[in-house]
Amino acid sequence: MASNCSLPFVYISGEEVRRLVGMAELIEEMARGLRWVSERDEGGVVQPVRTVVRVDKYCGNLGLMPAYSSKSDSLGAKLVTFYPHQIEGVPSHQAIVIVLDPRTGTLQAIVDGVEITNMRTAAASACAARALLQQAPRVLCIVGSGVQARSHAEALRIHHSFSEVRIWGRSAASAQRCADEVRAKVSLSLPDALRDADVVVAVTLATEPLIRGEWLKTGAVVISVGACHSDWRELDDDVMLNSLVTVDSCDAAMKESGDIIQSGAEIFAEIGEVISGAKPLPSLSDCGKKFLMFKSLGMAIEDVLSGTLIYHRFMERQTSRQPT
Ligand SMILES: NC(=O)C1=CN([C@@H]2O[C@H](COP(=O)(O)OP(=O)(O)OC[C@H]3O[C@@H](n4cnc5c(N)ncnc54)[C@H](O)[C@@H]3O)[C@@H](O)[C@H]2O)C=CC1
Ligand SMILES: O=C(O)C1=NCCCC1
Repeated sequence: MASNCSLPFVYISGEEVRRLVGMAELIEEMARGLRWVSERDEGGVVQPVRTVVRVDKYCGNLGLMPAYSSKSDSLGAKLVTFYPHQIEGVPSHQAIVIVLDPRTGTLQAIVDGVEITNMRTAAASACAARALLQQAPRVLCIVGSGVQARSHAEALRIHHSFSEVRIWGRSAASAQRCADEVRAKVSLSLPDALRDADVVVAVTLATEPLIRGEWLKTGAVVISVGACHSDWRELDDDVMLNSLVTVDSCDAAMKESGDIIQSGAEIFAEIGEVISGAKPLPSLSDCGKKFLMFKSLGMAIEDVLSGTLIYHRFMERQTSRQPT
């Protein structure tokens, strides 16, 4: 059992997470999770809205995210810290995911949660983009140049072949590094980056509106991943009020999304309802909107399904390596 064979549980590092699971399969796992969440009791997901402990002295936050899925028989929790005022060399988001045996409650694994968070968030966004896009997209614009920018560039290319991927970041140097890594172009001005983009991914730590509706193309699909706090904004009211809004969880959105709460935008559906077909998308002209939006807050079930899949893969590999 790796290096910790005396422990009754295993530790799975971020590097191993990457080796054990691919983005494409995680996209399908997230699609199942999003659907189950929106099926309510029938979907068999139990997850309270995240509890956030504020660490005001250091401008930090600790999120507690437990969940159970009866359909995949997965039980566990994520502990995640997010410290928006970044310190050089310290990741703004750090996490662990614990995997428990649902039959006994026994701890089976502690998995690096940073890599899971990066991958599962982008995988959920890719599911949403697939469900919301009405035609093949040409231009992807990623606003932000941190770790989620990188994982989103990977995930969104799995089902769509963009002819152009643009990155905008507050710091031109960091945007350039990110663009080089993900084979994209840097845009130095945000309005230029957004011009004619078919898919816009917002992955910043902004706390004030950054993206304006006037800069977006009619019909754009906006995936908003940042601003996961009732006081924070990433999008202006023009974007919010002119969007057909979908969310990962209505309960979470009404508690945590500053963009939804402060703009008073109405939620059309949970993305799981769109994926399952329970809520078909109306045409934008029929609903009087200009944009389609997915507001992602991040759900515990995404971490627990990912952690469980990774744990099972890890154990299969261990077993196949045992001498017979
Ligand atoms: N919905 C979800 O499931 C999840 C959401 N998130 C959120 O996604 C966002 C991005 O996270 P990471 O990439 O992990 O963070 P990161 O720290 O790696 O990158 C943050 C990026 O935001 C930029 N930024 C910071 N303040 C800004 C401002 N005022 N205006 C414009 N850009 C600004 C930074 O320069 C950097 O490029 C954060 O808001 C984070 O809380 C993170 C994980 C899961
Ligand atoms: O789901 C998560 O994980 C997070 N969501 C919002 C910001 C912190 C991490």
